[in-house]
Amino acid sequence: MTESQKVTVGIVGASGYGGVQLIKLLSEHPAIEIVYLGGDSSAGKEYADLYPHLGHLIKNKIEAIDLDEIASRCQVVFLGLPNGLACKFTPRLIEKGCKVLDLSADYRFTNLDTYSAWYKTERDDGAIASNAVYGLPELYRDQIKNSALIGCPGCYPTASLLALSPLIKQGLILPETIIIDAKSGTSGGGRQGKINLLLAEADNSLGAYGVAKHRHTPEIEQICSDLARSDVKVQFTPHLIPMVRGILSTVYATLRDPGLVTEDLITIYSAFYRSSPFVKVLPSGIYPQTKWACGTNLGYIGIEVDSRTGRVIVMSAIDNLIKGQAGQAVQCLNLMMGWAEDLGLPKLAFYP
Ligand SMILES: NC(=O)C1=CN([C@@H]2O[C@H](COP(=O)(O)OP(=O)(O)OC[C@H]3O[C@@H](n4cnc5c(N)ncnc54)[C@H](OP(=O)(O)O)[C@@H]3O)[C@@H](O)[C@H]2O)C=CC1
Ligand SMILES: CC(=O)N[C@@H](CCC(=O)OP(=O)(O)O)C(=O)O
Repeated sequence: MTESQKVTVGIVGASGYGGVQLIKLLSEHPAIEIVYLGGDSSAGKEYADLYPHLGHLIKNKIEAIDLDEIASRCQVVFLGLPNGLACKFTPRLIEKGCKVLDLSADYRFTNLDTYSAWYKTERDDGAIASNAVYGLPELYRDQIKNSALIGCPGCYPTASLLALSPLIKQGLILPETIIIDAKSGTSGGGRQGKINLLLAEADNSLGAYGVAKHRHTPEIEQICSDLARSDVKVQFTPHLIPMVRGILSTVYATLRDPGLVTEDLITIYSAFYRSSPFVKVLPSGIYPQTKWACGTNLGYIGIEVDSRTGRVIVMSAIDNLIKGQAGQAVQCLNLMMGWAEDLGLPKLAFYP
């Protein structure tokens, strides 16, 4: 592909963890040229001023946000911003003909009252939001292909929904028994400093937060309800774990048929994810580790049935910054552009 045939891409929020991960992925993507980087407090800086080791990848300076200027230069715009900003920027970008992939929660919800209740943000872009597609390719591949606006899933929902979807879609569990216990590395909280993410706070410790009120709960419930075709509530408890990257989500639910065994479910999951290049269903007795996923766009799934309790336990490991954020957004873009779903996306872990 010649330079002039490449798709021009802008990244708003280029200094953040999502932004830097997008730059790393898109710099290696054969069909893309990064033509714009945007930010707020970093505007005016060279990328190498922020990340000296990445100066060789990208020569663009970070610019202040000017939506018309972005639209004039970019066919595709990724927004990696705090919640509540994309819904202000996106309408103009869509109106000007850009495709938009938003990493925040702004375009994940079909019911904006639910969004406003959990995110404490009022908005007036309902007409645009109603055209957004939830960017989990394993569930909504065909809709993503035909959309110009993607609300990319949160990191915990990605891990948890990969674990839950086959069970719910095929009616194998009692939905009211779903419990999700998830653990995230500190990069999940972004780069814009919060006290609980400091090394001195997070290291040598493990604790839950957002118990019974984390904002990923309604997001997970929305997709579970869509799959079940009925209202589903889940019990979701996130934990902060002293590592940089990775999420492990362990899901528990009671099976409708207590006669099902682990091998049955492995067969069902393998069939469900047969056409999904990034989901790896593990053999019986093998449970995923975040280390296997880190640096990749892969999600590893391990399954065990406890015939004593009648429950199934599904473990799902992803890299929160790749499959849980930037990589998934690139996966969606590949689908939107009609490219191979895995174009330019890493499958080899950092470690060992
Ligand atoms: N971290 C993760 O694992 C995941 C995060 N997400 C979501 O992705 C989004 C980005 O997260 P993350 O990359 O971690 O965030 P960071 O905190 O690392 O970065 C936030 C970015 O937003 C920019 N920004 C903030 N305010 C403005 C503004 N008014 N105008 C322009 N730019 C602004 C900052 O720019 P500057 O430095 O120039 O001020 C910075 O580049 C969030 O909505 C997050 O919830 C989703 C899935 C996973
Ligand atoms: C460890 C940590 O702090 N993680 C973040 C999740 C980040 C994310 O995916 O948030 P959005 O839904 O806003 O995109 C949190 O729990 O708030």
